[in-house]
Amino acid sequence: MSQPILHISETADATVLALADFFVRTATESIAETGRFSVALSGGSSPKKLYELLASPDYSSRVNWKKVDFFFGDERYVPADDPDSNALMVKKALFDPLRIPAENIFTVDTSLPPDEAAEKYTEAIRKRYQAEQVRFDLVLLGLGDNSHTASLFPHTPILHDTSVSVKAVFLPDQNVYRISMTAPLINLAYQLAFLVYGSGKAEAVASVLNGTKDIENHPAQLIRSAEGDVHWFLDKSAAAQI
Ligand SMILES: O=C(O)[C@H](O)[C@@H](O)[C@H](O)[C@H](O)COP(=O)(O)O
Repeated sequence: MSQPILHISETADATVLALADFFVRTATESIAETGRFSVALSGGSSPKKLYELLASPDYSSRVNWKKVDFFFGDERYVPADDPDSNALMVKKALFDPLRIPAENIFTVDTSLPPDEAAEKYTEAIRKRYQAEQVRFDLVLLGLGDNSHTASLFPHTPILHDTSVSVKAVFLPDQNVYRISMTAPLINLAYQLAFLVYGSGKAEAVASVLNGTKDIENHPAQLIRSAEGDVHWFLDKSAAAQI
């Protein structure tokens, strides 16, 4: 099992730049090798800067975007036009500016009931790659201050789900559903990259990377690559306790 690879930068912007370079390198290598690049994007607020940077003139010409398939590691169970939608955030920050063709964007259909939305998304992933055990070239991940990643939240049944799939996750304290890839599906990826910055995440980073094994309270400990590497792109504030 590989050790996490830490990329610690002075500032959040420098961390985003480092991950953007890593993204371009990984995409270019994958497209050269297989003709495609499959990436599962993370949501929330941290990666917005990354997506905007990738869509900027400095980066947009460095990837053959027509060869990229975009998926989502998780999605909020909200309408597609809801401000909380991860897909809407990425549409505005990345897909629209780069004019990514709709056929290369795979979003969760949140107009369906939660379990059906998860099932249909699992099917869409398997159909795209004609495989049950799909190995993404890259999965991008964030980290909540409660050590969740994707929608693998503390004390939720999905933490013990051994299927390589996408599942609906009910969050009782927020009374909302999320749709999330399971840890086994995330872990099949060739490359995994966390983007975490800000002092508010320092405790969670330390618990996940150096704390005692406790997946119920620190679900991001579940993330370990089967064969690839787990990269942590951190700023100094988020890395302050490691
Ligand atoms: O849908 C989501 O919100 C994300 O997938 C989630 O796992 C996120 O990465 C963390 O909650 C960190 O979110 P911030 O970057 O907003 O702190």
